Amino acid sequence: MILPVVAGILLNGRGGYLLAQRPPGKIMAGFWEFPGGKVEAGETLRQALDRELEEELGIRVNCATPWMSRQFDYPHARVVVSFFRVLAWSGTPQACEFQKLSWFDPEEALPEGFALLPANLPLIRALSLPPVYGLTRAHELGEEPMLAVIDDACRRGLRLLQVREKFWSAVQIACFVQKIRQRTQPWPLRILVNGDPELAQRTGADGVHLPARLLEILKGRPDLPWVGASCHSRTELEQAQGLGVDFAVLGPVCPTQTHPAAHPLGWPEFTALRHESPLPVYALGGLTGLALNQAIQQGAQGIAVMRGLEDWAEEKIPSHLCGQESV
Ligand SMILES: Nc1nc2c([nH]c(=O)n2[C@H]2C[C@H](O)[C@@H](COP(=O)(O)OP(=O)(O)OP(=O)(O)O)O2)c(=O)[nH]1
Repeated sequence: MILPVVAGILLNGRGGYLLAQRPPGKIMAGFWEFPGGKVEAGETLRQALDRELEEELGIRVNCATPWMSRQFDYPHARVVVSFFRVLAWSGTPQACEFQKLSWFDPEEALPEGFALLPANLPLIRALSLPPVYGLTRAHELGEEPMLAVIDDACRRGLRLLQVREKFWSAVQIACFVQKIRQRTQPWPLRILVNGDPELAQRTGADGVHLPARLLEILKGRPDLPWVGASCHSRTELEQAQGLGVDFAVLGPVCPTQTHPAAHPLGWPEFTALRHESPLPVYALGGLTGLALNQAIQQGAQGIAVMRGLEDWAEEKIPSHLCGQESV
């Protein structure tokens, strides 16, 4: 039997997330978790979330979006935990069940030996992934105009970039990565290079973005700090998961100039596939900043944008996405 559980990740306006320590007397007492608990008979996941967060924290959830779900076998039970990002709530979180509460910064590793419930470990890494993943097209725009677009996007909050210059040599890409680093020095931008892991390593990037064709060829996770993967189907999402990548990009969701012949998935298919995968999934294909809200509502990590990067602006990100401690 699988035990359905919901858990809420409260995100505050400063980018922090809340963890609670399971109190004495509960199974796995002392372990830290996201506030939540078992879904009761007849409840929807969202009803269960609202009830659990009211019981445990004394807050009313005003805005929550589904995120990932993970199945995990504990000695006491097989659970499937549906995680929600809680973006707005009423009241101040309190320890209503004598649990310890603490806010953490997603950019900082948890302390050595920190006892987090094991099903939750991949989520901590996913929490440091931003809502927008930019893709370059310097081969079309030219290097200098592309650098200007990246610079501008960084000013408006871009923190993750894929250098997708498929016809360039390793030397050219390495040079471009270096120029991006110089130009975006004030911001903590992570740069992934599209291609094979060896190429990414040679360019000094922070990671590799694997094209779909490599997913069935590779035997294990490339040895780089960050690994993303392009997926277009359930099979590719499963292959990406098998390799242990950090996140997937799934698309095209809408018609796109980059792949005019590709059949778009549409939002319903995107949502169904994303729901089955335990990975953080970005929506890709014909999207602009305006689609970000919709993507987040569908449980996506965010959106991946190429042409949309030029017109993407932070003011288009709905404010609750950054989290709010509401009244
Ligand atoms: N609440 C919560 N449970 C989690 C998380 N991750 C995870 O693997 N779990 C597991 C641990 C437990 O086996 C199960 C939740 O059961 P629970 O005992 O906390 O449920 P509950 O709050 O309804 O507790 P109770 O009233 O039945 O004692 O889900 C998480 O982040 N939050």
